[in-house]
Amino acid sequence: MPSEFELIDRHFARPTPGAVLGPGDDCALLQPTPGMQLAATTDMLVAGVHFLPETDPERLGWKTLAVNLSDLAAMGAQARWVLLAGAFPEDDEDWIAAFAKGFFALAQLHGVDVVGGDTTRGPLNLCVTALGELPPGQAITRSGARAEDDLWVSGTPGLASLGLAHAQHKTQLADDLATTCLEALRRPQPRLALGRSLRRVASAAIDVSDGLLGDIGHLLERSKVGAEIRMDHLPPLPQGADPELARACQLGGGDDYELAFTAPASQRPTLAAVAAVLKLPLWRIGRITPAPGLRLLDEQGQELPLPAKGFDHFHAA
Ligand SMILES: Nc1ncnc2c1ncn2[C@@H]1O[C@H](COP(=O)(O)OP(=O)(O)O)[C@@H](O)[C@H]1O
Ligand SMILES: Cc1ncc(C[n+]2csc(CCOP(=O)(O)OP(=O)(O)O)c2C)c(N)n1
Ligand SMILES: [Mg+2]
Repeated sequence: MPSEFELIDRHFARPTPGAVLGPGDDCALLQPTPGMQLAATTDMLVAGVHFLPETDPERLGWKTLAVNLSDLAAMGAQARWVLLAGAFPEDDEDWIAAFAKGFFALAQLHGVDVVGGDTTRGPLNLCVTALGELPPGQAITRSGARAEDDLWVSGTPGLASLGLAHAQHKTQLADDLATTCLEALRRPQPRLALGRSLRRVASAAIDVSDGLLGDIGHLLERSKVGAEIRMDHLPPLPQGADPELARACQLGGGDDYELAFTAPASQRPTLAAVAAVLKLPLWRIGRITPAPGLRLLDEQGQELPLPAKGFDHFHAA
C-alpha cells in the first residue's frame, strides 16, 4: 500500500485552475469573484447509514460530491470549490482510485475544483465541504415562501428510495425499473442549473434529501407558512412497482436530491421555459397557505392522512 501522501498525490491532488493554491499546503487559497457572496455547506456520508457498504466505489464517489453540490443548487449558487475529508479502509488502492474517478467525474462536469481535504485510515466515512458563489441578495433561502405561492418539485422523487428498497430485497423490481431506480440512488444529479435559473424566480427552495414531505416541512417551518399538496398533481408513479410502496417512496423516501421550491403564480411561464431549456420536468404540486402545517388533498379536495415523516438520523421512520 502506498503512503498517505502518495495516495493523495495519485488520486486527489489534481489541477485546480479556479484556485489561487490547491492541495499540498496547510490551506488552500481561494479568491472569490469580486462582489460575490460565498455559499458554504458540508455533508457527511457514513457507510451503512448513507449507503450500503458494498456500493460500487465509483458511484459512491459521484454521490459523495453530488449530495453536497445539491445544497449549493438549492440556494441558487454557482459551485466553485470543494474539500474532501475521507476515512478509507486500508489495503485497497483500487477502491480509492475508483472512488476518486467518480468524484472527479462530477467535479469536472460542474467546473468544481477539489482544493484540499484530509485522508486518513479508518471506517469508511466521507465528508465534503462545498463552496459556491452568488450575487449578494440572490440566494434562495428556505424562509421566503409566501401564502398563495405555488409549490413545485423537479424530476421524479421516489425513484432513489425505491432503488434502495430493491437493493435491500424489500421489493423486487423488474429489470428496467430496477436499473432506473438504482441509478437514481447511486448517481443523483445535483440540480445546479435549475437552482441558478431559480434566482429571482423562486421565493424559497430546499433540496430533497430526507424525503419530499419532510423537506417541504422544513421549508414551511422556516417560512412560517403551510401548504396543500394535491396528490393528483404529483408526478406519475413508475409503472410496474407496487403502487403503495412507490407512493410511500415518492412522499417520504429520501435520497432524491431534487429541488422543492415555491414561486408566485406569475412565474409559471418562466418556469415552463426553464423546464423546457433544462429538459427537466417541473411539477406544480400544490400551493402555500397562511395557516401552518402540510395538508395532502385528493382530486376532490378531500384531506388524506399524512404518511410517516422524512428521514431523521435520530428517530426511526
Ligand atoms: N453540527 C452542526 N453545527 C452547526 N450547524 C449544523 C450542524 N449540523 C447541521 N447544521 C445546520 O443545520 C441545518 C440543517 O442541517 P441538514 O438537515 O443537514 O441540512 P441539509 O439537508 O441542507 O444538509 C443546516 O443549516 C446545517 O448547516
Ligand atoms: C444503507 C442506507 N440506509 C438508508 C438510506 C436512506 N438515507 C440515509 S441518510 C438519508 C437522508 C439524507 O441524509 P442526511 O445526512 O440527512 O443528509 P442531509 O439532509 O444533511 O443532506 C436517507 C434517505 C440509505 N441511503 N442507505
Ligand atoms: Mg446536512
